[in-house]
Parts: sequence; C-alpha cells; structure tokens
Amino acid sequence: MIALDGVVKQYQGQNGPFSALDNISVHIKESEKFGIIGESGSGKSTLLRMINALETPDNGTVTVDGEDVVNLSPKQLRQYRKKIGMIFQQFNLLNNKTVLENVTLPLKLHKFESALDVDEVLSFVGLSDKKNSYPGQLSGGQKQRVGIARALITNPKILLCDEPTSALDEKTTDEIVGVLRRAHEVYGMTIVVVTHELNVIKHLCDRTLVLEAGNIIDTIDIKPSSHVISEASYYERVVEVLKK
Ligand SMILES: Nc1ncnc2c1ncn2[C@@H]1O[C@H](COP(=O)(O)OP(=O)(O)OP(=O)(O)O)[C@@H](O)[C@H]1O
Repeated sequence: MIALDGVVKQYQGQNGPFSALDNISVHIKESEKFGIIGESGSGKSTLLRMINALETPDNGTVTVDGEDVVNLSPKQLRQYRKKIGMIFQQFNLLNNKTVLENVTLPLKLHKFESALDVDEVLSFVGLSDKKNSYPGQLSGGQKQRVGIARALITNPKILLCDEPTSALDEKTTDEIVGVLRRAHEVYGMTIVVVTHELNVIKHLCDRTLVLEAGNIIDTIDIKPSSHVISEASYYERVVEVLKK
C-alpha cells in the first residue's frame, strides 16, 4: 500500500545540510497497523509527511496505492489526499464549531464518494450525545474521538496518526488505542502511527520501524499477544508504578 524506496530528505542545519531521512526504504502492507518510533528529531514526522505528500524527497520514490505521489499535479494531489485521514496530537479542532460541524467539515470541503454517515461515525466513537457540544466543553480524550470521527467520516484507505495520544493520560491513551483498533477491525484501513510512546505501538501495531538520526535501525514485529490492554484502574496503575 505504501512504498518508500531510497528516500533522502535533506534540510539546512546550523552546520550545513544534513539528512533528516537518509536513504530510507520501507514497505507497508494494505491493512497493516504500522508504527514509526524514534527519539525526537529522528525523522518520524518527516517520514509521515512524505506519505501525505507534504514533503517531496530529494532522492528516491514514494508510491502509495500504486501511485507515484512525488510528481502529482495540484489537482491530482487533492484527489490523492482524499484517500488519507489524519489525526493529530493537538486534535486540530475548530473551537467555534460544534462536534457535528467539526466531524462533517471534510465533507463540506470536498466531495467523497464513499463517505460514512455522521451519526454512524459519532456513535462509533461514542460521542452521539455530544454532537452539539463545542470542543471547549470536551475532555482531551473526547476531543481526540472527534478527531478520529472527522478522519473516519471520509472512509480513508489510509489513516495517518501523528502522536495521537501524546496529549492524553495513560487511561485515556488506552481508550483511544481501543477506538483505533476497533476502527481498523470495522473499516480495515492501513494505519501508520508516529509516536514516542512504546505502549501505543505495543498495543496497536503489527510492526514498527525504529528510526535514529534519519536511519532505520530496526523493524520489529509485534507479538499479537501484546495487543491486550490492561484493564487496571488509575489507582491500580499508581500502585503498580509508585509502590511496587
Ligand atoms: N522544514 C525544516 N527545515 C529544517 N529542518 C527541519 C525541517 N523539518 C524538520 N527538520 C529537522 O529534521 C530533523 C527530523 O525532524 P522530524 O520533525 O522529522 O523529527 P521527529 O522524529 O518527528 O521529532 P519529534 O519527535 O521531536 O517530533 C530534525 O533535526 C528537525 O529539526
């Protein structure tokens, strides 16, 4: 579904140009749940931006769903991005719009052939009773559910997640991982997750790349048995971490 081959991206640093991605090749299968982990500055976001064609490589190819995405015209680019849903660390909701308006915004901006029904999507993320609320009235976890609903409503082939749980506490993180897993079960899209949270990768992904200074240092298959999420309460976690 997603193939990067020999991708190089250089930026101008303080001491001259450096490679944010240094000859990266990675192939992500259709319907795979794929992680990208690495320390700050290792190139995770740059790699994600290659997939939605927000960055162009200095060298190498990026092919998504059989399409070379490096040399698209503006019109082809708009068409291409309709295959992709995105969720963000800071949710990127419009605060002066209701939940319902935020979720349906993509449909107002573009025509989607296989868009889902808004009530179905809101029910899926567990926010049917919040559709007339504003983001300011929601918790972080609820805001991310809105972000997920807004991505799902277009029925994307690929869901790109950029630090989706980094603004959330542990329990809410587990809930959001659960929503993403169910979304994958029901809609079957390919999911790519950038995160520095190892537990998110462990509980969500089939495979992960480990980046260091623009290089792939490992690709790890995650055991399916790791996908079980702890049911411990907040207090039980406190005890586990602080008292044992
Ligand atoms: N537009 C840009 N211009 C110059 N340098 C950039 C640009 N974008 C990213 N970089 C640099 O490229 C390197 C990789 O950045 P990137 O954002 O991909 O890392 P990351 O792994 O996502 O980091 P983080 O976890 O902190 O978000 C960093 O050294 C960053 O400073």
